Amino acid sequence: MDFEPPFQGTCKTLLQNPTHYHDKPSDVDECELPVIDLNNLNFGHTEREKIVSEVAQAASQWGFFQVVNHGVSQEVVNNMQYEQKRLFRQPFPKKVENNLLNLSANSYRWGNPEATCLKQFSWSEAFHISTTEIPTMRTEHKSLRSTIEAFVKTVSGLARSLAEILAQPLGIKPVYFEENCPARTSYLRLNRYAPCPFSSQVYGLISHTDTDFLTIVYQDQVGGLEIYKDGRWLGVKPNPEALIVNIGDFFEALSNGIYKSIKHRVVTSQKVERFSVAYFYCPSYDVVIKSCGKPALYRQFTLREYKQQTQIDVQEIGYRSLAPKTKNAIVAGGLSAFVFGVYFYTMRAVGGTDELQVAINKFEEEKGQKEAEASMPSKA
Ligand SMILES: O=C(O)CCC(=O)C(=O)O
Ligand SMILES: [Fe+2]
Repeated sequence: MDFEPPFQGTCKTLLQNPTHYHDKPSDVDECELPVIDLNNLNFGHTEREKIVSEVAQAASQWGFFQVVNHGVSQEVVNNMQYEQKRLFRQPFPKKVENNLLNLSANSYRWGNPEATCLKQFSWSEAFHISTTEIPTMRTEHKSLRSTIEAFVKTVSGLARSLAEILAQPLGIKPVYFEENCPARTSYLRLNRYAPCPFSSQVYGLISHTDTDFLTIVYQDQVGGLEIYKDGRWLGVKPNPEALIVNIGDFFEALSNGIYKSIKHRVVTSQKVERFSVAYFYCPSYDVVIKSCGKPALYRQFTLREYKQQTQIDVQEIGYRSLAPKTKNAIVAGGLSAFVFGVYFYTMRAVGGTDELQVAINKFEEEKGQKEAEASMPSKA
């Protein structure tokens, strides 16, 4: 099929070398992410506070959650799926030429041709579309552009509302996002995961965290997204009515580690192709991200510095690290968890010393995991 990128060739070369063989663990348990109903968001103070509490709790315990009654209509989502499918059916040589949609260089990506072993290879293709590029996108089918416009219009509003909700328990002013995340800095990624004959050995998308404040994903009903929680991988059960939200690295740093930017990946299927759309809510390049708690667990940084550091880290240490932590990381983690525990205590009458101890244990465990899993390179 001339629309398929040359995945096979690349993978066969990697498979021929036994030292590059990577045994992918099979059969993970499925989980249902916390589902948060946004319907009552504008129905008064008490209703809103309940949603704030649910969102903050999911962001700190899971780093991932689902939202329903999110305001993105089923029609927009269906159109998006239809147009996306059509776009990826364009011949591969046309997709690699960036003038198919008149996007900037490197907007269309597939696999990672530089991979030296299977665990670095992603059996998928994607279009990265900066929101600034949408008005000038060339498309013979105007419906693709108008569909993307409609999707971004509602999803960007949703991203901002969620960021403001997440900011509230941290004491961060809601205008923070209006001031630091102008519409032009976010982007959309259209993903396609092709059926993969080596599905037991190759991921659709290798393990990574997202470089943004938060990501909103619409996935089709095929499944394949997995998240790393409490030391194991869990499959995310698709929910046709929900959008998936995950915390990115910048919210983890801004929240001083309270919200978790957790690793996730996509597994491949032998027979079925899968589509997803991800909206990445990002700050401007030079906004300084400072942890809101004291002592700060993360040194301050900008997106520009973060991207530069990422490249250096991947070259030098083989993986991406979220800004180095201070020496007092564990104590500070406990303190932040305590402050947050108090918030939940007042909001939901839970918390206390057990919760604090659990939070500290979890923090220590995750710190250990991050260090132990230092060998997995991540995509930016
Ligand atoms: O396809 C998915 O479900 C997740 C995509 C993702 O993690 C990403 O694009 O960063
Ligand atoms: Fe991601």
